[in-house]
Amino acid sequence: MDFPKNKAKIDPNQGLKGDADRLVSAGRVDDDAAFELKLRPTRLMEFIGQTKAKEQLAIALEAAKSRGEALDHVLLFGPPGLGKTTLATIIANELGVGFQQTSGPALQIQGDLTAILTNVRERQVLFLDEIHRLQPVLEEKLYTALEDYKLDIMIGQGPAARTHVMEIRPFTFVAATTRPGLLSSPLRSRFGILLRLEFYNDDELRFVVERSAEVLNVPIDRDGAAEIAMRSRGTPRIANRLLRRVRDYAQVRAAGKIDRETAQKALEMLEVDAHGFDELDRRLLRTIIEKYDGGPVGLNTLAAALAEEQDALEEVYEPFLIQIGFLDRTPRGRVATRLAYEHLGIEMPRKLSLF
Ligand SMILES: Nc1ncnc2c1ncn2[C@@H]1O[C@H](COP(=O)(O)OP(=O)(O)OP(=O)(O)O)[C@@H](O)[C@H]1O
Ligand SMILES: [Mg+2]
Repeated sequence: MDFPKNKAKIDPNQGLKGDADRLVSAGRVDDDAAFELKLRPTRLMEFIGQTKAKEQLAIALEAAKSRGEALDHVLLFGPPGLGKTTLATIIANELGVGFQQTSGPALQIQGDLTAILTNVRERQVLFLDEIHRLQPVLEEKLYTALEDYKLDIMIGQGPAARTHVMEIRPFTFVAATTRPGLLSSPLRSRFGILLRLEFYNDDELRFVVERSAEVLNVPIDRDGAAEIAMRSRGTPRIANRLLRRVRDYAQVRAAGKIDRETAQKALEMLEVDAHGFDELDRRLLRTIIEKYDGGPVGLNTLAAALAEEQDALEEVYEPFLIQIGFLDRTPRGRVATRLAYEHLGIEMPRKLSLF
């Protein structure tokens, strides 16, 4: 399909390849979109957890509002499904300004970016998702726009070409990335507010489940919500997805009400274990342990052995395994830890258990 050149292309469903059919994947899956929109908190007050990021943001919002200025540019970073897009929309709502969204891969040519920047309205929020995938030429163009609200435009070609400096309206740039390490330092330095999102703890996720159940009008008790929370890999997106599947099960088998037993049975049927691992996590750990003696094994070797993409492994699968201490990332490669051996019921070789 041909897109008009001067329109930003928005694809909210750009999940990572190879990840699409996985129930406990933190990445976006096609049928999440409509559902997520419905469950997305719209104000900072409703946004559960992330105390540090929320406090930092609340202060900056208050200060910008009282000065009547655009909020400083914001960089949101952290693993998928933790609420980066949600926070970006909340920022616009709290400021009471317009919100426009695009993404790194959607911007292909300079004209795309120029069109967006010349059309921004005063103080609005411009949200750029997956900024680590923005092309380098466009990144450089952004620098002056973000710093001085100016844009260099080339007019004409060859010897007759002139640059024209165009003023753009002051706006708030909010960018999100799962890979902050890939951003150049000049780009990073353009952001005044850096917000790191962390995995949620079980209590916070239980609140997420309870809140979503209320929105969806699903009867659930505290234990039922806790059971779903525990298996959600620290990720609200997964908590919501599991809730949806458990709801279906409850409707058919338990008169619609979700308690601990119903949740457990449903999740067992869906093969989501007590840590929220599915077959792929187990395969990943098992491969390191059985094929590579527990590691270290390089990322590319591991990706090839699993027939998965490197990026997907690094962005989506690994962060949680590392967070809960099942996997170590060392300079020589990935290593399975004692907890991983224990979880899989495999005895750890003596040479390793000395560490
Ligand atoms: N703090 C929160 N409180 C309640 N619900 C949340 C929270 N954070 C995220 N969610 C829920 O999780 C879903 C996924 O969040 P969101 O789309 O913002 O993640 P993301 O970090 O942008 O992910 P990606 O990296 O894949 O773009 C949202 O639709 C929302 O319903
Ligand atoms: Mg997002």
